[in-house]
Amino acid sequence: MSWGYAADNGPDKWADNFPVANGPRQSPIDILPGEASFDGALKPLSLKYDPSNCLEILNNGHSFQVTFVDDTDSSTLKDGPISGVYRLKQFHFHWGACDERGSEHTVAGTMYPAELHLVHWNTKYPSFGDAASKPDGLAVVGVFLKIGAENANLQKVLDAFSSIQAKGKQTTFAGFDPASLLPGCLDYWTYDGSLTTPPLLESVTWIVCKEPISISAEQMAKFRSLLFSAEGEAECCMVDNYRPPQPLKGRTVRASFK
Ligand SMILES: COc1ccc(C[C@@]2(O)NC(=S)NC2=O)c(OC)c1
Ligand SMILES: [Zn+2]
Repeated sequence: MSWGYAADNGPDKWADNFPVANGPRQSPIDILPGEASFDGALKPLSLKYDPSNCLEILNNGHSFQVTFVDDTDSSTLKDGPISGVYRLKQFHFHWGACDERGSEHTVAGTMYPAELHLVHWNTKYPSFGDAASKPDGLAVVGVFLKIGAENANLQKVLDAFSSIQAKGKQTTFAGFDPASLLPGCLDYWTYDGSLTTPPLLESVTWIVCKEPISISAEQMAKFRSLLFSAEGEAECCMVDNYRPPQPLKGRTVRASFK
């Protein structure tokens, strides 16, 4: 049986097939603002995205993701805690069955209803797949979602859900600007971590934004209309697709702000 988020194949079982699940730099973590070290040497994030790189939206059975053309440096992340140029590959989300849970990172134990991950790979490596196995291979920008005003930018993504309700469905998705999903303030925490699903590779420089973006309760409910299951299978709502916080194991979390 393959991994998932159910009792019999969920996060507590992942170590059976992926022993790195108990490794020294696993994600997500509970971020304790009072214990984060302000680092004045951390630069502001430099995020430059080209909406024409946006390619398609797909339900991969664990989340939905929007993928980007990444054969040039037209959609990139630079500065912040990283050196060199990282290219945007995809973004996806994690969310809960109710508004009280759903994010992967937590802030002093607070869970948000959802969390956005913008995945970038280090262009010192020839490809995303190659970078994904290197300790400095990936940089993921995490953005919390909180219930509030309707998010018109996010609505463009939600409007595509009817075409990708079941696992394996995908459709073209063009001209979307992922920068429209970033909060106004780009203060962040950063630490060395991992992918949050199998293969749980310890290749991610995490950049978690302090400021959440808003989503309405109705929009949040729409996330829960997606399915883990494929067409023809017993329907299983795509909810609670988050890994809980993992041990810090001595890592330092730095803050870009005081
Ligand atoms: C083999 O390469 C992979 C595999 C899975 C993911 C997805 C994920 O596990 N990683 C984060 S971050 N959130 C997730 O759900 C990935 O994203 C960078 C890269
Ligand atoms: Zn993720």
